[in-house]
Amino acid sequence: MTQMRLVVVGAGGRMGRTLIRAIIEAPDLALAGAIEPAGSELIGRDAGELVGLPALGLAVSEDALEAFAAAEGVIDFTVPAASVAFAALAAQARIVHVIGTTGFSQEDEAKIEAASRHAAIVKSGNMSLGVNLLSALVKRVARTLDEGFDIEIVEMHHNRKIDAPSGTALLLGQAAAEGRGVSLAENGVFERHGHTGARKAGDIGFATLRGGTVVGDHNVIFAGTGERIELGHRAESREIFARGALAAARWARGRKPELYSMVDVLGLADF
Ligand SMILES: NC(=O)C1=CN([C@@H]2O[C@H](COP(=O)(O)OP(=O)(O)OC[C@H]3O[C@@H](n4cnc5c(N)ncnc54)[C@H](OP(=O)(O)O)[C@@H]3O)[C@@H](O)[C@H]2O)C=CC1
Ligand SMILES: O=C(O)C1=N[C@H](C(=O)O)C[C@H](O)C1
Repeated sequence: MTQMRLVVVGAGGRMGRTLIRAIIEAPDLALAGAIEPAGSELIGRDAGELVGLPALGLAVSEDALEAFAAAEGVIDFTVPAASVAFAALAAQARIVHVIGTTGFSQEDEAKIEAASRHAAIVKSGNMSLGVNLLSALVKRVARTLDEGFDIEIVEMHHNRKIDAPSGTALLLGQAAAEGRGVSLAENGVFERHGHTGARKAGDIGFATLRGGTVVGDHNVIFAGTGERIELGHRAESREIFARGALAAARWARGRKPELYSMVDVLGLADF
């Protein structure tokens, strides 16, 4: 098979740089574009040199449309407004769109769903194998335990993160709610401050920590009477997310337009 030509949007970001390096190192993939927003000081820089590798002869550009027209897929770890716009462009170009961005509103989600009528989109709040396996475990445990076990989700990330709770925490909360057969929208508790009163049975609580350079820690706690089960994941490097995103692009190549998740990519639906 020919190399899959991929564009990285948000090329200068923490994930963008990790992805560019991973694509350059993958023999079955080729970097077809590296996009940054108009006005970025990175426009015009060589994409290889940007990530500390030899020059590639491919300049960072602001022209996503031109790059998408010459590619089979786009890998997108940016910000919600940009990802929604890229979804429309990727749908126009009929190319695979892998979305790792987090922090979407319901309105954003609806726009991405609409774009998936024209292009295969793989979207997940966490692209790593470990977290997706963890989410399957959380769903299974939540199915077994009743409301006698309180579910709390604790996450910690680096001090540059701009959304809370993390996309992963929400994904794990959704898995817990599905396992228990309830709605996360109705049972999620995202803030506690002051005189909160006692915890309500059935709540699914979230706690957010931010600091330093933590790549991403998640713990799901099932707290019962006299015992506690904790399921957790520690991301030690962003390469695990890049690996998952590139696996998603390969998997989506040639698939029919639809909104897919990493559960589909990893074959975890029947876990
Ligand atoms: N699903 C997963 O597995 C993972 C998801 N994430 C998520 O990915 C996102 C990015 O994370 P991270 O890399 O740490 O963040 P960064 O802030 O380091 O990177 C974001 C990049 O997107 C760029 N960007 C913003 N707007 C546009 C635009 N309109 N066009 C092109 N580029 C744009 C930014 O450019 P500039 O700085 O010039 O504005 C920046 O380079 C977050 O939502 C994060 O939560 C992160 C890791 C794993
Ligand atoms: O912003 C990050 O860094 C991360 N974001 C994702 C999230 O919101 O869960 C995934 C990962 O934990 C790193």
